[in-house]
Amino acid sequence: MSANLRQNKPRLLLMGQRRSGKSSITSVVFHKMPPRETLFLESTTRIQKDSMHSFMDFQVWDFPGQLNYFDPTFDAEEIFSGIGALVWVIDAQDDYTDSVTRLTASVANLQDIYPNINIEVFVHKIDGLSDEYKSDAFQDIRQRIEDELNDHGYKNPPVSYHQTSIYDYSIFEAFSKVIQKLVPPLGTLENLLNILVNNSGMEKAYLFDTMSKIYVASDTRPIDMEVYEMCSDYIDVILDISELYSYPRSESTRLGPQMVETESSVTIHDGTMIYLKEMNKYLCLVSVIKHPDAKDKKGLLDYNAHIFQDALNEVFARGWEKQENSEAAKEPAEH
Ligand SMILES: Nc1nc2c(ncn2[C@@H]2O[C@H](COP(=O)(O)OP(=O)(O)OP(=O)(O)O)[C@@H](O)[C@H]2O)c(=O)[nH]1
Repeated sequence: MSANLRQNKPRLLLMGQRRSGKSSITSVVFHKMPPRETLFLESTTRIQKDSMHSFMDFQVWDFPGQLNYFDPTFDAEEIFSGIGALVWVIDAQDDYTDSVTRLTASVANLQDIYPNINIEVFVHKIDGLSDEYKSDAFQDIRQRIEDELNDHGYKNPPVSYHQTSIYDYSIFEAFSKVIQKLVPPLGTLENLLNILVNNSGMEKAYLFDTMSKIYVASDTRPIDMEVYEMCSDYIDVILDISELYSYPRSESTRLGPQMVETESSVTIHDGTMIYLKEMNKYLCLVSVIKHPDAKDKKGLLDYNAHIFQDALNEVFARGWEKQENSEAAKEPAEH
């Protein structure tokens, strides 16, 4: 097996019928393409592989819609072994019968050989549908997939469903959920965020991957889309300003003396405060505080965010230390 295909990075495979929206999803989420420009994307003819370098390195493979990867001419082992998740994109504005049939056949094949693969179904392009039709289509697709899998004899296969569109936040929200299943210390991060929100009077706190705006973790309170959108928009504002005035970032923030990191807050018309603090080169904490006295408690917020930052860096430090140790092991020690 080719060495460069076997890199130790979780892989996300994007599959589905032609024109279902796979390339548009990767372009919008990972390459910041404005959604309208996807109208000019050409059909994919070869597997497109993107490597994402962030708090966690991973690869996204975009597959041409027309091919059947379980055909013996393809090396299924090469494609499916070691993947993090299979994302199946279904165009909800089109006839989805064939897509559902292909998906269930693929799930059935995978369940036999790689039973632990997460399968994530994106019921996509929901922007063009009325609210009523949207939920009917979603339920119908879900029911059909479950029925067909039951007929194949698969009880409770690991399939999750998301409603998505590149024209709103839903695609980022769905990708966040997919990535979170691949983040090893997710439970620890959620606990740390719970402690932070409880001690700081926050409504909700998110740990975002700054460049992609995928959130890596949030506290365990229910998600309010309005709050999520505010946080996500605020990152755009900060990124735009940083592009003009920022300085190069080091790989990670070390324990000990603080680096000078981006930190910003804004209070909007109804007194709600949005607070952002850079945690390291890749991650930022964004939270919303709906309390009239929030701006008077800024010192407390800063202090608690620093404590959270230290804890976060300890969680991730193991990975960085391991990397440094292995590099140090290659160099002779000096005395
Ligand atoms: N309305 C709407 N259109 C979308 C959405 N996502 C993608 N599209 C459109 O769908 C069309 C096909 O998108 P592609 O990303 O090229 O589809 P693909 O699945 O990569 O297609 P192949 O490369 O042929 O497999 C484009 O015109 C996109 O603008 C969405 O969320 N809503």
